[in-house]
This record gives sequence, structure tokens and C-alpha cells, in this order.
Amino acid sequence: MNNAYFQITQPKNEPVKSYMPGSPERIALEAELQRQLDNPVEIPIIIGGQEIRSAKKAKMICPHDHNKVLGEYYIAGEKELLMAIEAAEAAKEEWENMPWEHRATIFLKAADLLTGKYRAKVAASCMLVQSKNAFQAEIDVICELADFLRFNPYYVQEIYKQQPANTDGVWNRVEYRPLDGFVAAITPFNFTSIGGNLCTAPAMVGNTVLWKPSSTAVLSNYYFMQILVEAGLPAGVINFVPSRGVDFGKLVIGHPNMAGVHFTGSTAVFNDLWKQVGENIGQYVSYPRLVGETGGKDFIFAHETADVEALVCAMVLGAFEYQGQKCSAASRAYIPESLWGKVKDRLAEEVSKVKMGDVRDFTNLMNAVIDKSSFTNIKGYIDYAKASDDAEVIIGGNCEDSVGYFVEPTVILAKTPAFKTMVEEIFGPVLTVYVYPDDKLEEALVQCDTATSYGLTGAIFAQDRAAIIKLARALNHAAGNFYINDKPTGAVVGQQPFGGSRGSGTNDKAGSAINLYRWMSQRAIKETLVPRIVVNYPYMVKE
Ligand SMILES: NC(=O)c1ccc[n+]([C@@H]2O[C@H](COP(=O)([O-])OP(=O)(O)OC[C@H]3O[C@@H](n4cnc5c(N)ncnc54)[C@H](O)[C@@H]3O)[C@@H](O)[C@H]2O)c1
Ligand SMILES: N[C@@H](CCC=O)C(=O)O
Repeated sequence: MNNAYFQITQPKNEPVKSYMPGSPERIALEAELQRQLDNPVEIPIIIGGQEIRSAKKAKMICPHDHNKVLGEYYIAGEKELLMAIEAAEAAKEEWENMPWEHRATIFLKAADLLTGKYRAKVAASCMLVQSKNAFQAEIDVICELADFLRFNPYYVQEIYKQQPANTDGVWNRVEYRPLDGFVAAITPFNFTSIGGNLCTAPAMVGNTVLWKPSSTAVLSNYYFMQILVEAGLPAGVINFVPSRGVDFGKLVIGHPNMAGVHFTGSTAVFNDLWKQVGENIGQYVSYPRLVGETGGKDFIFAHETADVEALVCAMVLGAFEYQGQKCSAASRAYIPESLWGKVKDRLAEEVSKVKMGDVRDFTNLMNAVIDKSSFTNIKGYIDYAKASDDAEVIIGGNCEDSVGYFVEPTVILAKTPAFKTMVEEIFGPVLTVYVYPDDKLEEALVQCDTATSYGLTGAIFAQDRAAIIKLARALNHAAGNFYINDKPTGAVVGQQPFGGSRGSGTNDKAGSAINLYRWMSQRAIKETLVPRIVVNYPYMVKE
């Protein structure tokens, strides 16, 4: 065997393309959107490198035009899930023994395929099936996903370099083994990059994986799976199994060789998975690693010295980009009374300019929410606020689902800081504002810190440095991603490692070394060069 130390150079973030009218990327994307609309597809399950067609299928539609069918996908049932476990187990030995630089190359190549020849295809699929505008699709499934694929191998390399100290005559080494079993990656609808990261991060360090994508994101997730295959991912390393959550839970989560859960989604589902693991705890070969990034009730907190224009811009983009369907979306704001008049007028003015509709109209900032049940849930919160004496819907509030699942950007003014929409995650374009008296800053900070069970993202707006320090301290545990004079969304891999604590997850920071450690199991080796052969301690001599 030839040996050498290889070096992945520190990656750069994938540049975000502009999609200006007439640009090559815009022309390619528009053509691809039409091509996918005209050509419905059929998506197989992928197990052990084979395309599998089960007895059950479901339709994929455009949320902004729900009569438009993009195709169908096959649903893995009990038989297919058991096959996938077998395939992951069969692929494990060869995969974990592959030299790491060869494993890394597969993901680096996938990034280049994604940002190169498949850019338009994958971006268009994400726009159509998840109802994202061109910019939101570009930052998600192209740039962020490529960043995960390039930064994670670099972090793996930096981890593998870490070695313990030696003493005279002893060489201490640590090896970074994959986990002793397979990993279950369960992924949400809202970010294809998260789907791609959750299955590839454990695989990069030698694990094999069952990937359960969300039922409303199968199309874009599948196109990414195809890229991994083209990049050279061996059969069985990642098995693509769209399936019902309950089936996946029952068969996969409780399996004795299940070594880790890599989850992103709602807090309730993660709690349920954790309980299932607890119920099966005596059965596992190893204690499963549980990594979950979950819900949020993310805040913007303004101080009386805040720059109103910057604050309003952050409120609009933070709350309404991608229809508020980001775990990081601003969904509650605390505004001092002295600024509220101006903030309210400017907010109404900016929201009135926001256009909503089909993703093919590039002048739309907003599109549809993901599905009927999400639409009904969001509308329920808005109707609750309309009917309540403790709140007033001051902007938007209309919902219309005859063509697509459209919810207007909505602002609710809450009279109490514990009003339902100030506290519960809605996951839609609804921002609730609580106006606090300027002389009650401390109380408002305590409310912001303690009102919800979450701790994901939050932003403060202030120009006074002493105020920035005070607010940052008071909200120390309220957010795992904390922003000063910026919106609480849009974390970039390699710049703002992402994740929260409290009810928002295990804070194992997606796109960072911390996350990758969770998929490794160290073996510490002590090698003694010339072993001792005398049992007695040196002082056990006759004087
Ligand atoms: N913290 C983060 O980084 C982050 C990022 C994105 C989304 N989210 C959160 O995700 C949620 C929105 O996404 P979603 O609607 O896809 O979430 P979800 O919890 O409904 O679904 C997530 C995944 O879990 C699966 N699932 C559902 N029930 C299951 C069960 N019983 N057993 C196994 N799997 C099951 C779903 O099919 C899906 O694949 C929001 O709460 C949002 O805040 C968090
Ligand atoms: N990482 C994304 C949020 C992902 C959750 O939905 C952001 O920072 O806005």
C-alpha cells in the first residue's frame, strides 16, 4: 500500500447566483421548470443500489398549484425497510474500510455535480415541490448543500489529525471508528440541504445509513440521491426509503443495530423518537447517538436605540421569506413603545409591497405553504387571534387555498407577552409583536427568555454598545444562533454553525466538527515499544 498524508484545503462558500433577467442561470432555470412541469416522473425507492417499486405510491404536487402533479413516488413498507437495514449492514464493512480520502472524494465530487451540470434541475425541483422562489432554492439546495459536502470532509480531516500525547517508550494513538451499526437519517420538508446533510455527514465518517426523506420533499431529495450515486457512492451506503413515520419508527428505530438517529423536524416527533429509543434501550448493541435539531419560536428584540429601517427589513425577511417555514424564522418581536409608531407604519408599507404566487413568477417574494394540513394549522392560529380580545391582526390575515396553499404575510399585535401566538411554533408567515414600555426593558427581556420552551435563533437590534452587551447577556440561553442587528435566519455553513438547545434540539451544530464527532466512536490505542517484564515495583527491594 502507498502512503501519504493528504490535505483538503479549507473550502470557500459556494457563491449565490443572481438569477437576474437574461442571465444564463435564469434562462436554464426557467427552461428546467417548464420541462419538469411537462414531464411527470416516477421515483423509486433505492436500496442496496437497486431501484425498488413497492405496492404503495403517492403523488407529488406543487403547493402553489395543488392540481399540478409532478409525479409519483414509491413508499417503502415493512418489507422494503427490512431490506434497507440488510443492505446497510451488508455495505458497512467495505465502506468503513475504504481510505477516508476516497470516501471524501465522493462527496466533494457530488458538490461539483450539484453546482455544475445539475444546478438547474435540482433547484427547479425544489422550487416546484417545496414552493420556494429562485433565491430561496439557490441558497438551500445548491449553496448550502454544496457547502455541507465541501466543509464536512475538511472538518473530518481536522478531527482525524487530533492525536493524544506520547511518553517515553509509548506511542498513544486514537482511531476514529464509525458507529457500531447503521444510522437512521430522518429529514424535514423545508430544507433539501438538511436532508442531504443528515444522510451524508454520518456516511462521510464510515457509517451506512437509512435515509427517510419527508413525504413533501421527495422529488428534490431524490435528485440529490441520484447525484450521490453518479459521484460514486457505493451501493447500500445510503438507502433512500420514503416511508410513513410510524413504519420507520417501528422497524428501524427499535432495531438492535440502530446506532444513531440524525433527525431534523418538529420537537414532538423527536421527543417521540427519543421515547422509542428509551423503550428499546436494553436491546441495542450500542447506546444509540441521538442528534435532533427541532422546532423554534425565534425572536427579534428591539432596544430603544435600534435602527428602525434595519429592524423593519429584518422583521419582513426574517418572518416571511419562504413563508416563515424556517425553523429560524422570526415569529415573535418585542418592540419598545417609543419606536412602535414608526415601526408599525414602515412594516405595513414594506409588507404591502410583498408579492405572493407561483414560483415561475420571479417577482414573487412569497409562494405557498407546504400542504393542506400546514395551511389549516396556520389559518387556525390566525383565526384564533382574530377571535381573541388579547390580540389584533394588524396586517394580512387572509388565507386562500382554491389554487394553492396561500397565506398572506400576517402581523398580530399581542396585548400580553404570553399570548398563544407569542409562545407556540406556527411554522408559517405569521409574526406576533408585543410592544413593551421603554421603562420595562428588564421585564421584557425575562419574558423573551422564558415565554417559550425553545432556544433556537434570536436577534437583537440596538445601536448603543452597552445595550447590546446587556441584551446579549440577558438572552444568553435563549438562542443557539444569536444575531446582532441582523435577521435571525440565513446561517451559512462554515460561518454560523447552526442549532439550538432547550426544546430546539441537541445543539450538535449542523455543518461543524461537533456534529461529525457524534457519528464517530474513538478507539484509543496504547502501544508500548519495549514492554516491562518485571512485576514488582522498583521500591520493593531489600535494603
Ligand atoms: N432546528 C433545525 O435545524 C430545524 C431545521 C428545519 C426544520 N426544523 C423543524 O422541523 C419542523 C418542520 O418540518 P417537518 O414538518 O418536516 O417536521 P416533522 O417533524 O413533521 O417531520 C420531520 C420528519 O420526521 C418524519 N416523521 C414524522 N413522524 C414520525 C415518526 N413517528 N417516526 C419517525 N419519523 C417521523 C417525517 O415524515 C419527516 O421525515 C418544524 O418544527 C421546524 O422548526 C428544525
Ligand atoms: N439554517 C437555516 C434554517 C434551517 C431551518 O429550517 C437558517 O439559518 O435560516
